Amino acid sequence: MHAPLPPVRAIPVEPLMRAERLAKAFGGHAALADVSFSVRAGEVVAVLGPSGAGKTTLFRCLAGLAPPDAGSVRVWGQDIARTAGRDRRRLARDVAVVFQQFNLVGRLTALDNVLAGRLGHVPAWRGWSRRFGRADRLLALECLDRVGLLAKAEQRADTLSGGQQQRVAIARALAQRPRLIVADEPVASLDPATAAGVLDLLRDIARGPQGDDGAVGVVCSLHQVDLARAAADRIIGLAGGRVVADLPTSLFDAAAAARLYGNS
Ligand SMILES: Nc1ncnc2c1ncn2[C@@H]1O[C@H](COP(=O)(O)OP(=O)(O)OP(=O)(O)O)[C@@H](O)[C@H]1O
Repeated sequence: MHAPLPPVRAIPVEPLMRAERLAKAFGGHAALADVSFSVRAGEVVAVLGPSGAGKTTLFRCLAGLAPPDAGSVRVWGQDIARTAGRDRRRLARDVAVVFQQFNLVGRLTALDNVLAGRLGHVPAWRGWSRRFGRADRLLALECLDRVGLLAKAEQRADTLSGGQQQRVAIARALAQRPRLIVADEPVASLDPATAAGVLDLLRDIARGPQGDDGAVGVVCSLHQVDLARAAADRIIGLAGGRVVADLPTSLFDAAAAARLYGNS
């Protein structure tokens, strides 16, 4: 008799997000050239690369904050640079962005910051007047609980530690009920232990279930190989604006890291 196989986590075959032949240049200098890769629901993809590799430029394109000069970013088949109106608003809800510097409103409470994640789901007047309904407030509290900060709901964001602020930012992202979380260097401002905790949280979120429709894909840029190894299912190596490695984390060994950072 064979021993039972260990459970395998099912990752869908169809990508949730696909970047296809992305290119972007600044004043004749190519920051991104021919960048293609995909992220599936339930997957954490880490983008690593030396300074100036094009990571921030790539994340701005993935988040729809800057249009690529060529190529496309498709979320569930829809090109985020070429949608408008209702489709654009739906994509803005589907893709949540987490920034290195958290981008919270310091004078507002943690709860009010998380409620900002509901802005794409409520009529504009509710957003302007910050009059969120009971269901939105409950969801925001649930999201704060999910990141371990329910007890801080009424505390001003600027009185929280860096790690706590990034957790609030992740709770705000979750309140969007996104399908994809795009995080540009989400732990670069945090100490190593706090950074590992935040990445564990992002990995748990990708493992889902989250939202109404199951697992979420996470793509994040990181500076430390060991953090990427601990948190990611797959590692993309970016150098000189090009993808030079796209490997399951188990295959991203010391030699791959040395090649990426130009040490061999
Ligand atoms: N707005 C801009 N104007 C001109 N050049 C830019 C602009 N943004 C990025 N670049 C250039 O594009 C290249 C890639 O920059 P980018 O910030 O994307 O790299 P990065 O991998 O995020 O670097 P780091 O890890 O140091 O943050 C660099 O040569 C940079 O100088």
